[in-house]
Amino acid sequence: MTDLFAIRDLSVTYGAGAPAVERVSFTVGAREVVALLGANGAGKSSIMKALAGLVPASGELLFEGEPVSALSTRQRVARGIVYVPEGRAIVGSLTVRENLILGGYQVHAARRRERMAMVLELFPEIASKVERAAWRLSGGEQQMLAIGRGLMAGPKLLLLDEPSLGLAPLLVRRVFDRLAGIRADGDLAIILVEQNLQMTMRLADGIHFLRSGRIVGHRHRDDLRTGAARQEVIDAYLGAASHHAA
Ligand SMILES: Nc1ncnc2c1ncn2[C@@H]1O[C@H](COP(=O)(O)OP(=O)(O)OP(=O)(O)O)[C@@H](O)[C@H]1O
Repeated sequence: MTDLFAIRDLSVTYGAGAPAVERVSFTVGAREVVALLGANGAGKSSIMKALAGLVPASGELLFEGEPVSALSTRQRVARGIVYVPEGRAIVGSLTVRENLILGGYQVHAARRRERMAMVLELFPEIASKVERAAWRLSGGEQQMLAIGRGLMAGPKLLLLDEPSLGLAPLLVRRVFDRLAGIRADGDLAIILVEQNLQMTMRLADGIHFLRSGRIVGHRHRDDLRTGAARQEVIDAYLGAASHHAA
């Protein structure tokens, strides 16, 4: 698999304290789904924000073979690196349609219309509510809107930060079914931070385990078939015994 994104020695330090992310390296292939798993505070969101250009970071980031660390968030979006933040960050007072338009603000109007049609086809739950204020959507619909807004930019890589957060199990399943659909159809890679283990294991090709800002292990999807391997994942998830996965 060719590398779409190569992340080398990524570090994030807030203020004078210990680094929140320390020399993290991994790659994402075209159409690959890579998950980051670790306990609270392990540095998952900091990695995502650093990749999106939202927090200062050191290290080398090569996207389609070209360095992007010096680019602004906006320039990275234009290259195809699009972040869907934890907590959705949709604009509640704007309508569904207006939120989607915001996501495609860098895109030519004709392209934007095409993408809007694609997003609404993908998420029929919100298609029937395009003129409704976003705050009036259910949690699952808001998450679909957040993902849809990300897709409006025409990403090559979607950085998805906890899409299941605050959702009832049925809605989580629906959101992940849609993600699986996007994955099957499109030319899109995903870096996924997710607390829902079952869904992560369904969608991800590979999982990196994080602990105190470092990658301490990696598993490929095919390695997750045995009960023992799944137990390692669960241990890493709980922040315990992650050395098994190293
Ligand atoms: N803006 C910030 N300023 C200072 N420290 C921060 C900031 N954001 C995160 N941190 C610290 O960096 C470390 C990693 O946090 P981060 O949010 O990346 O972890 P996480 O794995 O995403 O956690 P969670 O699962 O709880 O969202 C933590 O110690 C956190 O307190």
